Amino acid sequence: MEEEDDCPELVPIDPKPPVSSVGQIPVTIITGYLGAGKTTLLNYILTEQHNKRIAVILNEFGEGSALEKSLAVSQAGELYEEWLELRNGCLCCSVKDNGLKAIENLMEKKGKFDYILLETTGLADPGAVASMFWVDAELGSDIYLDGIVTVIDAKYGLQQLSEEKAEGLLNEAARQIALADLTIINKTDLVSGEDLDRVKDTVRSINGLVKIVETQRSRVDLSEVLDLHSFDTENAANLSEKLHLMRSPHPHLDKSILTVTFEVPGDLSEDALNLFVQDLLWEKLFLNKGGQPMTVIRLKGIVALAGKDHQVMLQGVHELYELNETPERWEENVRINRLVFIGRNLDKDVLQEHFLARVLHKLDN
Ligand SMILES: Nc1nc2c(ncn2[C@@H]2O[C@H](COP(=O)(O)OP(=O)(O)OP(=O)(O)O)[C@@H](O)[C@H]2O)c(=O)[nH]1
Repeated sequence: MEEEDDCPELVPIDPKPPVSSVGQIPVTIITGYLGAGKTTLLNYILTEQHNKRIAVILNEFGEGSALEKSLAVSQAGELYEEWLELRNGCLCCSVKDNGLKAIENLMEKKGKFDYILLETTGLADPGAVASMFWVDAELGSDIYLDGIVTVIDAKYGLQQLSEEKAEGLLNEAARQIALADLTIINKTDLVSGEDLDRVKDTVRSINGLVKIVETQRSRVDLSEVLDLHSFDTENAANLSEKLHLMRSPHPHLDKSILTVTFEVPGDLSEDALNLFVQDLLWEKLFLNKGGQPMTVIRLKGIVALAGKDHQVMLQGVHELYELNETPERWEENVRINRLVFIGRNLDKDVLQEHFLARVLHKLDN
């Protein structure tokens, strides 16, 4: 199965003190199904006034569309085997196979840019790309993952989401939405208000946390796309509020991917939480009532660890996760863990049962 192919080395991570992204270069991953409007979005961002020198990485993953895309981005006609500097100071390059070489190249050019946009092809799994940047940040690099943006075709999005996949394979369009921090529903000029609402409902039911904006020609307010700080512990209060307001989703087309959320009061045992998350993300030990293993694509939470005054943020992408202490202190006597799981074959009751049985800190031991 494809998810197992690129499993990185997995190391449990202790909660770290509040992380700040000051001085680091943000990376925004732009993904979306074929033809949704990703290149149009890149072009738009590159040509808007933003006072940023943006580096663009086109991640072709061995497909043949690089030339076309590069041309679209530069509007100049060159091939970018090397870096190309655009007139407004933006940089462009295309990457083969994976982004690691590109990161090395980028770091050599450090100082020449202050934002990275990485576009993955329509069929790539952005989770693998995202975790690569995450690991890199862990290794003390100067870049950090700012957010995952998924562009959706308002006209064909539902059709793409309902495409049947072979047994065991995820619908890529649904996976891209599951991973996203922001979804841009593009080409709204091509659909009625009713159809647009159906697309929005479906997106929301896959990913109950994601922010949705609607666009034509991918024209989006740049402040909606850039500098989202989606993984920043500074955002803890915001995330906590969002998790609190979330409700269980409605059924949707691709029923296999959905959002599950629950709240549990009390302190958690840190070791038990690590084991729980590892059994869930890595070992895929938890089965739903139909006997299928639950697969989590994105995981977020604000949790109370025993002995810690500060709220701890749990973030999971693909098979990586992190626990980071946030600047937010718990108020006296109101320590409520809030968790959101986005993935396939998820069963809220079963998950919550496992969680309650295993992770709550037992006072008597
Ligand atoms: N009608 C309409 N067409 C759009 C809109 N946005 C983009 N397009 C067109 O849709 C087509 C695909 O747009 P791209 O930006 O190339 O899409 P992409 O996601 O980069 O496509 P791939 O590289 O194939 O994955 C192009 O012909 C665009 O001109 C829109 O809002 N409305």
